[in-house]
Amino acid sequence: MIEIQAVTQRFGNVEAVRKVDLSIRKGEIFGIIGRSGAGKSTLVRTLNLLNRPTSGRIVLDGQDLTSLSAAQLREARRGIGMIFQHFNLLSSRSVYDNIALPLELAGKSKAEIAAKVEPLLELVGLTALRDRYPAQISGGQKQRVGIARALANDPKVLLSDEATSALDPETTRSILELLRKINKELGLTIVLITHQMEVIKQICDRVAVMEAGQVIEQGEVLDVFRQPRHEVTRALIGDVIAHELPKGVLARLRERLARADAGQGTDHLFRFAFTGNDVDQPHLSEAVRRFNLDFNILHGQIDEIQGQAFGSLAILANGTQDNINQAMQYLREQGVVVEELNHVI
Ligand SMILES: Nc1ncnc2c1ncn2[C@@H]1O[C@H](COP(=O)(O)OP(=O)(O)OP(=O)(O)O)[C@@H](O)[C@H]1O
Repeated sequence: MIEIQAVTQRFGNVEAVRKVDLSIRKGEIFGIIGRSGAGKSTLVRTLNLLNRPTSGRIVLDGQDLTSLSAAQLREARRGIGMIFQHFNLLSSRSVYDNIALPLELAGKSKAEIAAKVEPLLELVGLTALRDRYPAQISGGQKQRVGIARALANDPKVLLSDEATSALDPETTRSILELLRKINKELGLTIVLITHQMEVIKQICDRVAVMEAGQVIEQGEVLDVFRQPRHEVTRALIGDVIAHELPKGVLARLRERLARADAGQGTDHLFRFAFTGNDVDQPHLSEAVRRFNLDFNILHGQIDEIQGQAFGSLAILANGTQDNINQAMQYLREQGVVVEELNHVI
């Protein structure tokens, strides 16, 4: 439904996006993740031509946006809604009037506007707050206004640029649930950019990882979590674990790993990933027994990603290098995905 074809975006001599090809399917939630400066915002802004790519094409539902006249482009842009990290609401307008704004700009009558805005208020759970002003509502509520406003013109695609980055984890979850609900109920395609794997894990179907302006890895979210191929992806997944470890534990862990790195210890940090039936097998205790290791479990989690159970364990393993290697080989043979995280966390 959206084809990004060989898109390059240059600013002076900075190549913010380099020859990116991506294909986004109708009805999916597609995540684009990367570190700060990777080029995510620039890329997502080319999708509605807020940035006009230096070269390449953006094809939306068969229409090449880069070839449109200014008037045609204005029309095509109505099919693309966008939400932002800092909400971009007008402070002098009420919740209702913020949502009504795109409809006013499109020349709709008062009655048409009411017929559209009332159900949107309902959808995002803000009917009771319709007359409040942005300064009188919370961050999560502001983003709900942003979402309703983005939906006012019945877009085919919703672009989300770090829409939950300014929100606390609880509010983030509720906004992501709302996006999921809109995706399901309206069949709306969502392209979401974030620097947090948590966000990708929670709602995306597929993900592309960006680094230095390029897409370095992409796939189904579950596959990427099970078996990240690129160092940057591993680090972004490692962040999820680091984020959930208590600060003191993380600091001590980093010290131990630094000592091991300097040749003064035998600690290794691993992440094991399991799916489906692997979860009930005693592979870990068998590996510990057979290869005479100590395992210290630091973090464990079972999630549902795309409807499938996905378990991940962070383990500090201690033993001789030979035994560690053999144990990891054994675990891999049992279908466990094993990754060493020493340099990642
Ligand atoms: N208008 C601009 N003029 C010059 N350079 C720019 C412009 N916009 C972005 N860049 C540069 O392009 C690169 C990619 O920036 P971009 O904002 O797309 O990254 P990002 O992955 O979205 O990061 P962040 O999450 O920090 O916004 C950066 O090096 C940035 O400095």
